[in-house]
Amino acid sequence: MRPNPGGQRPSDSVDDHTVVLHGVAHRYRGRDAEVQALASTDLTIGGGEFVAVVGPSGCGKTTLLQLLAGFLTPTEGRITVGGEQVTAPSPDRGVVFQQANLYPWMSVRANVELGPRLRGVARAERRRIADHHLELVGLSEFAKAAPYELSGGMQQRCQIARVLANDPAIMLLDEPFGALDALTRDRLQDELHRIWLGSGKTAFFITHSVEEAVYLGTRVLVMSPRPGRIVFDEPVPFPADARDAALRATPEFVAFRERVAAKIGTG
Ligand SMILES: Nc1ncnc2c1ncn2[C@@H]1O[C@H](COP(=O)(O)OP(=O)(O)OP(=O)(O)O)[C@@H](O)[C@H]1O
Repeated sequence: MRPNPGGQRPSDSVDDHTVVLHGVAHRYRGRDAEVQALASTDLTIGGGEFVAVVGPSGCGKTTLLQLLAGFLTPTEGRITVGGEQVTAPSPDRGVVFQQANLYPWMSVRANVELGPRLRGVARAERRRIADHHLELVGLSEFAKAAPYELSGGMQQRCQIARVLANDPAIMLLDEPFGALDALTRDRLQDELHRIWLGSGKTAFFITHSVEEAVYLGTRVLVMSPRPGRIVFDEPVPFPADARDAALRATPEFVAFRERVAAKIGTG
């Protein structure tokens, strides 16, 4: 798959990783009442897009991600990837959580090797895969370290390497940088962008930060609560390969960011 700078798929392209939500809704059954976490939603995400999702707390962002991951089954509608219905989690849809959740008794390298190991990849090959991805996220020197020896940002890098080691076509990221300090967060945004740009993978990225959504996304969705629904869905009006610190100060960036921010809490 190739990077997709405009966030739009050419109309004649056929790829195997198009995600389609067909009238997908989700309702949780609470102790006393039901919660309509996601209203009936139709959505198509083309292979290679970077879809950034923002919205206030409780608007259904995580619910939507968990449905895409196959952790939850929609109470209405269905989700397909490349025409195949999602019925369970798959290594082809890698999930990056806000907390790294690395196995503390395993080294950094062993954590990254885990997916290939579980898939039965031979020892030398899985070592090669792990070392390649540790290098990609700048952690080569820490391959033998224990997770607790890493900073929060390094643990997130390790988690990203662990997901990438499964070579998922789709990365689902649930506020991966939400717990990091501002400097580390900026650095990891640039690293994630570089990795995504070179991979052609689809990214579905949840954040509370409008700035982060506009900086990373090729397309931004805004969700609104009660019931959770998409109230804004637009391509980001600058090329995917022109994301750097200078972009953040341009009038185009600021204007789009303000338009997205204005949508939050409306609808
Ligand atoms: N397991 C559950 N049981 C019952 N209700 C739930 C459950 N999980 C989420 N909800 C409710 O569904 C709605 C959407 O929650 P969700 O976690 O998807 O929102 P969110 O946009 O990801 O929020 P945040 O930004 O705070 O993480 C909320 O009203 C929440 O209380």
